[in-house]
Amino acid sequence: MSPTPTPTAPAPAAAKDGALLSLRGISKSFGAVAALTGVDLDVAAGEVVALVGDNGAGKSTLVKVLSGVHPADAGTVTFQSREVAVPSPAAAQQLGIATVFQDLALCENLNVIENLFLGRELRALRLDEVAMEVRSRELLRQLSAKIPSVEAPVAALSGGQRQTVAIARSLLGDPKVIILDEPTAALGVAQTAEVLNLIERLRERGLGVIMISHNMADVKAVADRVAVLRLGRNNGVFDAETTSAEELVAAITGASDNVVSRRSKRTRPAGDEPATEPGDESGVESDSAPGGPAEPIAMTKGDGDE
Ligand SMILES: Nc1ncnc2c1ncn2[C@@H]1O[C@H](COP(=O)(O)OP(=O)(O)OP(=O)(O)O)[C@@H](O)[C@H]1O
Repeated sequence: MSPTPTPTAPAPAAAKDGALLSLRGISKSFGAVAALTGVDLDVAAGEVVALVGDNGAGKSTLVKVLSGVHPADAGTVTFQSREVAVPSPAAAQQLGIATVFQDLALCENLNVIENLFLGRELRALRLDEVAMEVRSRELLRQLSAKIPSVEAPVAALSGGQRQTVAIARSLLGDPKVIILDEPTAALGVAQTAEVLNLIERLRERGLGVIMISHNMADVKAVADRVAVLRLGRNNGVFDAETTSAEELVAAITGASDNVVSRRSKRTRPAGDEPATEPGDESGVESDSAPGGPAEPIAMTKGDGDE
């Protein structure tokens, strides 16, 4: 049974009809740690979905399942209305799911064109250099990318420009879905704006974008919907425009479901204990402190409704 929403928690937004990519019931454990438990996620074409959650919530694991790095223990992935398997990174690429990890995997000493086509020129047994340059300029222009010179070594580029090159490179495989792992982490204000602008361009191109972020301002600026993970489970999907940053933080930290989860603990039948969850062992979660949870300060809606 899904938890009763508290008065402060906004109503979960419905998934868009005709999702390009749908995950249902994805679970993944590492030994005794349940990194993901029954996670659902949808992204539509031309939609930016932010994936947020505290450290250890399971964001990276979910992205790795989607990008073929980790096999899921359970659950289904439906892509373009077809249930698919994603057994390897190559399979993800072939399907049209591209991932730009935080480690952008760029070669510092190579220039922008060379980085864009890295690997591809070998497969194609040397693409025409002129064609590569033309394609690079065209792609970067379409993305309104502010790269001073395609002949500049990547070592000379700013963090935002590097992110742009990494994203542009993933687009050469013509993906339908692109996953960005904290694309604005460690960027300054202007560079962040550049990357957020680039994400807008991806949406305009009709891509489904999944963006992991810890920055609520960035999430609010660019996302259509925000999927919250907490302790490896879904903790709501919210409309980015109408949900405040405070409400999102409350869903991330569990503050918005404290009343419900605390009451659930009191009313949970004996023996019906939850499995070990990520974060439980670390003691970082405020409502799982030793000595048991504090009593709720106020219980309004839902108080006594069971
Ligand atoms: N390869 C692994 N082996 C064992 N445990 C793992 C592995 N990868 C992740 N975990 C555990 O799974 C849980 C979820 O981790 P994950 O990295 O997916 O969280 P996250 O939301 O991406 O966190 P962060 O924001 O810190 O990157 C954590 O408890 C983590 O320790």
